[in-house]
Amino acid sequence: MSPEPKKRRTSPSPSPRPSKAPFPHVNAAYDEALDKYGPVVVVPRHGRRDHVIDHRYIRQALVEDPGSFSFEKGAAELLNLGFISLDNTAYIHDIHNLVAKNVQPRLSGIVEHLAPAIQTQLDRIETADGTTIGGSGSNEEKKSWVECPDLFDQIQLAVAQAMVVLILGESHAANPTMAKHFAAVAVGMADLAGTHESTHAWSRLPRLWAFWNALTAAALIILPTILFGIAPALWKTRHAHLANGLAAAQQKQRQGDFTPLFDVALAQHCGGQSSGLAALSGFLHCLTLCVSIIWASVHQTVVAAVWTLVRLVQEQDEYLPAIRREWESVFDGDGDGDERRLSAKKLSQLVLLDSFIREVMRTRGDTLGCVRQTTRPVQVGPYVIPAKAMCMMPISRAQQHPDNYGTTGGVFDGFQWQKLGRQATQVGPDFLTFGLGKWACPGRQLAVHDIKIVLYALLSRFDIRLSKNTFLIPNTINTASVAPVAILQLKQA
Ligand code: HEM
Repeated sequence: MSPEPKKRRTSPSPSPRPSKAPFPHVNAAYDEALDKYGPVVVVPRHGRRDHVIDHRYIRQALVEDPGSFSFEKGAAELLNLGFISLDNTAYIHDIHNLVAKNVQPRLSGIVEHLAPAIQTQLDRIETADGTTIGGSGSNEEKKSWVECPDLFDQIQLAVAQAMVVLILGESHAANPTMAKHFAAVAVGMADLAGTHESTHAWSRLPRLWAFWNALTAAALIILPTILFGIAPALWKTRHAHLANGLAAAQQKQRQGDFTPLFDVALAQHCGGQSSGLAALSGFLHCLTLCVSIIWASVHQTVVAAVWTLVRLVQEQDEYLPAIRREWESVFDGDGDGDERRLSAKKLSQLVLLDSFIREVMRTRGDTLGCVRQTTRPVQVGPYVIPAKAMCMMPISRAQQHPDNYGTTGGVFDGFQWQKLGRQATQVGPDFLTFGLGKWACPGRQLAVHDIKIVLYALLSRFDIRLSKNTFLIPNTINTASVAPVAILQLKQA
C-alpha cells in the first residue's frame, strides 16, 4: 500500500513535559508510525502483537462493525484470561447490564448515598509529619503549608469507600477495612492488565514478565483479598442482601431509589435461594461480577481525579476562581442552606468544572485504549487484520489530531467545552477517554460526579499548591492508569 502523507503535530501532552519519565515521546512515535505506515501498525507489546488502528478508522472498529471487533474477547485477553476457553460473552454482558441498568438510571439516589462517604474520608487529611489538617478539631488544624505525600492514597480510599457504598451498601462501608480491600483489588487488577509493562525494569522479557506479573498480582493481591477479605463478609450477610435485592426487584424503581449492586445481582442470579448449591454458585457469580466492577471503576476514577486535581492546582490562578464562584452559586444559591449536601442535580450544574475535567482527560496523553479482538479477518483500509488479533485505538492521536481539532489540538483550554456545550461524558471518535459505541463506559456519569465531589471536598476546604508548580508523568504510555506524581502542599482555607 502507499504510505499516507506525514502530518506535523503540535505537542501531544499538557505542559510541563515529564523530565525523567521513560518514553516521553511515545505518542509522537505512534503518530509517526501511523502517518508513515498506517492505517494499521503492528507493535510487539506484552508478549503479543498489538494492532494499532488509525483514528480515521476508529468508527469502523468501535461503532460500525462490533461483530468483527469483540470487546469481550479483547477484555479477557487484556486481563490475561484469554487462555480460558470459556465464552466470556455472557459474563461481560452481565457486568454491562448490572451497571448500565442500575447506575445511570439511579444516579440521584446513588450520589446522595455516595457523596458523604467521599466527603467524610477527605475531611481530614494526613500530612507528612503524621498530623492531620481539616475536620472539626481546632487544635490539630494547620494554618501553614504542610506537605501531604500520600494524597493519592487518601483519594483512593475515598473513591473506594464510595464504591463500597455503591456495590455492597452502607452497612459494609461502616467497616473501614472494606474500602482498603476494594483499593487493593483495584490496584491488583490494574497490575494484572499490564499497567507497568513499559516501566518495570525487567519487562524486556515480555512473555516471562507477563506470566510472572499475572501470577503475582493474582496470587499475592487479588485472590487473598477476595477470599479472606471481601467474600466472608458478604457470605455472612447474604440473606439480608438477597432479601433487599428481591424487595427492590418487586418495586417499581424511581430515580431517587438506591439498591446496592450486589443485592440487585443476587436477586437476579440466585433464583430466590439463599442456601444450597444454586445459591452458592449464584453467590460466587455475583462476587466475581462485583470484583469486575471494582476493577472497572475504582482505579480509573482515582487516577482521573488526581490528574484533574494536579492540573487544576497547577493552573489555579487562571481557572480556580471561576470554578469556586460556580460552586458558590450552585451550592449556596439553591436555598437548601447546606452547601455540603451534594446532589446529582447540583453536580450536573458545575459546567465549568465539567469542562475542565474533559480537557484534562483529552490532553493528558493516553496512548492506547479501547481494546478489541478481531473475530475474523477484517479489512481496514488497504490492510487485512487477521482473526484473533488484539486491536487498540491511538487515544491521544484521536483527541488532538488536526483532522479533529484543527491547529489547537495540543493547546490546553480548560473552559472550551462549557462554551461548546459538550459534557465530559459525551463520547465521540474525537474523545475516547470513556470509549465509544456499544461498550462505551456505562459508569462514566458516576465517574465524573465522583471526580467533582473529590475536587469540591478538597479545594473548598484547603488551599493546595504544587511544589515548584510541577509534576512528573511516571508512565507516559499508561496515563489513564498511572497518576502523575506530585508533591502537594496543603493548608486550611
Ligand atoms: C474516570 C473513570 C473511568 C474511566 C476513564 C473509564 C473508562 C472506561 C473505558 C475506556 C471503557 C471501555 C470502553 C470501550 O472500550 O469502548 C470502560 C468500560 C467500562 N466501565 Fe468505565 N471508566 C471509568 C469509571 C467507571 C465507573 C465508575 C464504573 C462503574 C460504576 C465503570 C464501569 C465500566 C464497565 C462495567 C465497563 C465495561 C463495558 C461495559 O460494560 O459496557 N467505569 N470504562
